[in-house]
Amino acid sequence: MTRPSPPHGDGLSLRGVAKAFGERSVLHALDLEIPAGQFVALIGASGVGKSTLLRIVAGLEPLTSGRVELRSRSPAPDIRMMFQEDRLMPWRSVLRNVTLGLRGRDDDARRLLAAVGLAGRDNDYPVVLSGGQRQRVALARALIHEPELLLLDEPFGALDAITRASMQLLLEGLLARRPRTVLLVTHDVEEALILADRVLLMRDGRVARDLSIDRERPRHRGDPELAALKEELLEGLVTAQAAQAGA
Ligand SMILES: Nc1ncnc2c1ncn2[C@@H]1O[C@H](COP(=O)(O)OP(=O)(O)OP(=O)(O)O)[C@@H](O)[C@H]1O
Repeated sequence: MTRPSPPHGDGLSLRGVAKAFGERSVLHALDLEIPAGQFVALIGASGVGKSTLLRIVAGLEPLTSGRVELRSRSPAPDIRMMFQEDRLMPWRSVLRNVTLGLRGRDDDARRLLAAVGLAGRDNDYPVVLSGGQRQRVALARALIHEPELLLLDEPFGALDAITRASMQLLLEGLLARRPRTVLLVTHDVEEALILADRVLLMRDGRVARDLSIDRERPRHRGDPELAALKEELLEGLVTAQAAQAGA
């Protein structure tokens, strides 16, 4: 399965992005070009600044210096973020969580709920859903806005391995039909290699490795080339984690 062209979504450009929390400098003059439609995975030791970077791109965190630019064809580009926790509103039904802030989009919401495997669950409340089902609702809630840029912060991190694999398949299928620019933070190197066009390893507040993953989709976990890349990235992560711990 290859992605259809031309790519959808918007390109993202980061120039000299730096961020400090008080005395603690987290990101150091980070430069990054992400072309429209590219799926980028961000990995790195705990505390290296992955979530901070995503929050900066989302406009949730101010920069200390530098520039973030979304090169958009739309006058009001939409950026959506998805987190490890679903952040659903427990007092709203599944359908009303997806249509939050929108009017007259019930049919679109139902179509999306069907696409994420939740047909017929519109009137259920989040409390009766499993963790994986709740993340499916969260994904539908993000996608209904047709975001130019999708920011995913460990979205499947709290799920068991089987549910996580099925969510990865689901995301891959949805993006094959409608490609978008995606920035995914993950601790799961395999997830990065299965999903992304490009994997960035962050270290010391910068991008230390920038790997293009030129493998056909769907990808297979047993692919020896991916297994070799996994080894290489895990080694890089362990070194980075040790450096981070000593920082
Ligand atoms: N609001 C804040 N105030 C002060 N320090 C912060 C704040 N947010 C993050 N930090 C610090 O910035 C650094 C990077 O945090 P961030 O959450 O971006 O790391 P991360 O790479 O996403 O980590 P993890 O993989 O553990 O989620 C950490 O040292 C963290 O303590």
